[in-house]
Parts: sequence; C-alpha cells; structure tokens
Amino acid sequence: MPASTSTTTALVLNHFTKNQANDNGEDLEKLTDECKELLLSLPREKGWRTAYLYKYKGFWCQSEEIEAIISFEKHFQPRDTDVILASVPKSGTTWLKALSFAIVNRKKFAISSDDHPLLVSNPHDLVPFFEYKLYAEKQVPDLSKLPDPKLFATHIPFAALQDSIKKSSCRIIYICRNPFDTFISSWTFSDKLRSETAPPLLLEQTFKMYCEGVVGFGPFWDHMLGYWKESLERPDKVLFLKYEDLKADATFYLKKIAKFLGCPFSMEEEKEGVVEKIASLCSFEKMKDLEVNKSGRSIKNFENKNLFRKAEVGDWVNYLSPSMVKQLSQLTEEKLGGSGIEFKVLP
Ligand SMILES: Nc1ncnc2c1ncn2[C@@H]1O[C@H](COP(=O)(O)OS(=O)(=O)O)[C@@H](OP(=O)(O)O)[C@H]1O
Repeated sequence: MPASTSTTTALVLNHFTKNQANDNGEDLEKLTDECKELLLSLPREKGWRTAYLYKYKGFWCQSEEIEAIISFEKHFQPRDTDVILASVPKSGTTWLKALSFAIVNRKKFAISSDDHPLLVSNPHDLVPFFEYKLYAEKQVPDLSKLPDPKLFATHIPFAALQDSIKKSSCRIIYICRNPFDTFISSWTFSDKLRSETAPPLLLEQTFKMYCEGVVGFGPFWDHMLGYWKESLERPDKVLFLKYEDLKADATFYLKKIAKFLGCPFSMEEEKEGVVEKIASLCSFEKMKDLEVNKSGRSIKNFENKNLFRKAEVGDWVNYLSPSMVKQLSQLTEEKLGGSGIEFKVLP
C-alpha cells in the first residue's frame, strides 16, 4: 500500500474511533476502508436507530447499507428477464414480495399446495434485498444459479440506481403508501429495533426528521416522484402501485402485476379462482399467523414478527396530533401536489 494511502486510512480509522464509536447499532469498525473514507465526505444527521444517517447519492442511508450498495453497484449485472421490487420502507414490501413470488412461480408451486414456499419461508427469504441480503456483509453472490425470472428487491430510489439497471429492460414494480401510515409504521418498527440501551424514539422528534426528509432512503417525496416519473415515461419498465389500492382491490392489482410481468392469468385460471387464492395466501391475516413469520429473522436485525403489525389504512389517527396532521398534509401537498400521486389516507 503506498504511504499516502496508508496514512489516509490511518487518519480515517482514527477519526471513526474517536468521533463515531457509537452505542447505537452502527459498527463502523467492520466497514471496508473505502466505505469509511466515503462516509467522511458525506453529510450526516442523527439517525432514527443508528447513530447517523448519511446522505449518499441524494438519499439518507445507514453506513452498512451504503457499504452493501457500493458492492451492489460494482457487481450486479441486470438481465432483461430480472424483476426488481422497489419500495419505500414500510409501505408493503413484504406483501408485494409474497404476491409477486406467488404469481411468477404459480406453475412451479401450485397455490393451494400444502408445501407452498410461502407457507414455510418468509417473503424476504424468497425475494432477497440487494442491500440487506445479497450484497450485505461483503458478500458477492453468484446469481447465475437462481432460476429465471429472478426476483430481487430494493429500497434504493430510482435516481440512485446504476445506469445498467435504468438502461436494461428488466422490470421494476414499485410500491409506496400514504406518508401518514408509512411514518407510523416506520416509527413503531424502528422503536422495536433500537437497542435496550438506546433512548426511546420520541414521536415528535422522529416526526420532525421524517418531515425534513431524514428517514431511511428518504426524502419520501423524492423516492415516490423518481419511480412515478419513470412509470409515466416507461410504463413497460416501471409499474407504480400504492398500498391502499392493493388493500381496496387485491385481485385487480394481482391481474395487473401478472400482465406487467408477462404472465397474465388465463381465463381458465381466473375461472378456477387462482387470483383469489393468491390474494388469500398472501393476505396479512394468513401470513401473520404462519409459524415462520412469528419467529426468526429473515433480515439481519429484523425479527420477522415485527414485519406484521396492523396493516391498516388510517392507523395514523391513533398517533398524530392535529398539528402534525396539518404539517404532513401541507408537506405532502407541497412536494407531491400536481404530480398525479394521490393517496387514500382513511379507510
Ligand atoms: N400481507 C400483508 N398484507 C398487507 N399488509 C402487510 C402484509 N404484510 C405486512 N404488511 C404491513 O406492511 C407494513 C410493513 O411494510 P414493509 O413490508 O414494506 O416493511 S419492510 O420495509 O420490508 O421492513 C406493516 O404495516 P403496519 O402494520 O401499518 O406497520 C405490515 O403490517
């Protein structure tokens, strides 16, 4: 290693040891030197459940996620047959993974069979995240052995995806959810994840960060607008979905997803009730009750049981004060008004 590089690395390590040794679930010592050096150059803010969130390529992200994303950018080569499920965290990712897996694999795994993979595996094991699983912990997976079409997932905003993905013909299904419920789902989830020694995540303080855009993979409005614009320009590339719409009419959107993925339901399948059977297999009530979803961790640090909470539209009314509702309504209007993105916020 040239002297200058080793000096830089020593300085970087020293900086992190002195300034960022932290008690909040962020183990900086484990990161690659490349990532540590990058972190030094990035704006940072106090995180929700880690010491810091860093602004990387225009979005806020934890240090370990950045390390995995860098590796993903370097190593992942999309194929035209790949399908990427993209989402704002806590907006129905687990559900979309289950639905997409069931649709794509319905010839291989009969929906009514007693040993359907979704009965024994959490959806996050069947449709892996790039940043939490495939490229996490310095792994570089061999994806060639996975059967086609390969299903992957990410929370990375569209603008920050590598050009190879943007230019390829691989398809992206995006899901987001009204910001009120997304915030409450994120806040309750993050509070469950924080270490016992970390202070509680106060609602007011966390709400302020959310409205400033400082939330994992946020700001949420940029996240939504990025995929929304692409879905308008390239409807064959990006299918834009909203959690509330799926809740209101799952079978309609199941058909839409199947058509988008090039495997529409046949008349015969529709007559046999395959669409309704998938909706039922992937329903919140069914999935929450499965043993595999009541225990264990499919993603490091995330207990499966915490992925299934209430699944309601409008649960935010139980938490947000009138002034918070006013603030978030104004913010949503300011950022998304006129874009065409509109949400149902009450049942
Ligand atoms: N099958 C199914 N159907 C409908 N809704 C479901 C389903 N599975 C999970 N959920 C609800 O989705 C919320 C979690 O969001 P994500 O799956 O995006 O979380 S994550 O980003 O993958 O961690 C979280 O919402 P809240 O209950 O409001 O917190 C889950 O309860």
